[in-house]
Amino acid sequence: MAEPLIIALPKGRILKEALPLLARAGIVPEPAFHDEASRALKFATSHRDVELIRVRSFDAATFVAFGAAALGIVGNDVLLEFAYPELYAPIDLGIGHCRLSVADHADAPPITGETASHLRIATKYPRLTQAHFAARGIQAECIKLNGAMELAPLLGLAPRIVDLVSTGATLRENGLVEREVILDVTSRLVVNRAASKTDARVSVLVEALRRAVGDAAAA
Ligand SMILES: Nc1ncnc2c1ncn2[C@@H]1O[C@H](COP(=O)(O)OP(=O)(O)OP(=O)(O)O)[C@@H](O)[C@H]1O
Ligand SMILES: O=P(O)(O)OC[C@H]1O[C@H](OP(=O)(O)OP(=O)(O)O)[C@H](O)[C@@H]1O
Repeated sequence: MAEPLIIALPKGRILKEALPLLARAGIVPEPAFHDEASRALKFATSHRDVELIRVRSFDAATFVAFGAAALGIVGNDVLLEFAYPELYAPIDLGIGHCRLSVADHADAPPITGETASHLRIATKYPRLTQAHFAARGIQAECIKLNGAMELAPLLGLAPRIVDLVSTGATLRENGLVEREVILDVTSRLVVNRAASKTDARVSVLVEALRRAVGDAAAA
């Protein structure tokens, strides 16, 4: 029997929204997946061809890019930050809605090419940040953080941040204001290009998930 296909799922907030879509495509994880006491990282599912792994969101893209997982679910924030050529993203899953934005203190001066040729920015997304500002002739010096970006302006690490915003509550509670949206974000199904060419089961799964997204939108 062929090896099972691995789907890499991010363990954060996307997971809760992704599971109903997977269930519509006939993929329901074994009970251990929901057992918080379990330290297992790879799980069987109700689909005989599919196993799930639960990893950090940036790592989901890496597992799929290197072919260690055939498919995965990641935000297009992660997809564009890495820009792995081995990945393609055939389906917008319509979950994980947020935006990648520039934020700073309410009293900070506006950012323009005339007033700033160089900015220091704390972010988990240095590539997207640098590309965004380079397009306006501004050099962004990025300090890489992995979370709690909002602390950087409060503690003088960097006057600005580029971070994900959904309700805006995190920015508000930390005295910051959203200035510019760099990217609208949703989660995507990602597929390893080589796996999709060599294993016919991959495109069968992609089509099952495409139908699941359509059914969820119609429900
Ligand atoms: N506030 C939000 N609302 C909706 N979707 C979000 C929000 N924050 C993040 N996302 C989406 O979820 C993905 C994972 O988010 P986030 O990085 O916050 O999760 P995490 O579990 O903290 O990840 P990690 O463990 O890798 O740091 C993001 O790449 C983005 O696509
Ligand atoms: O606009 P809001 O609805 O407040 O959401 C924004 C927050 O959500 C994400 O963080 P997350 O909660 O995933 O934690 P993190 O800081 O560990 O990434 C993001 O990094 C913001 O901090």
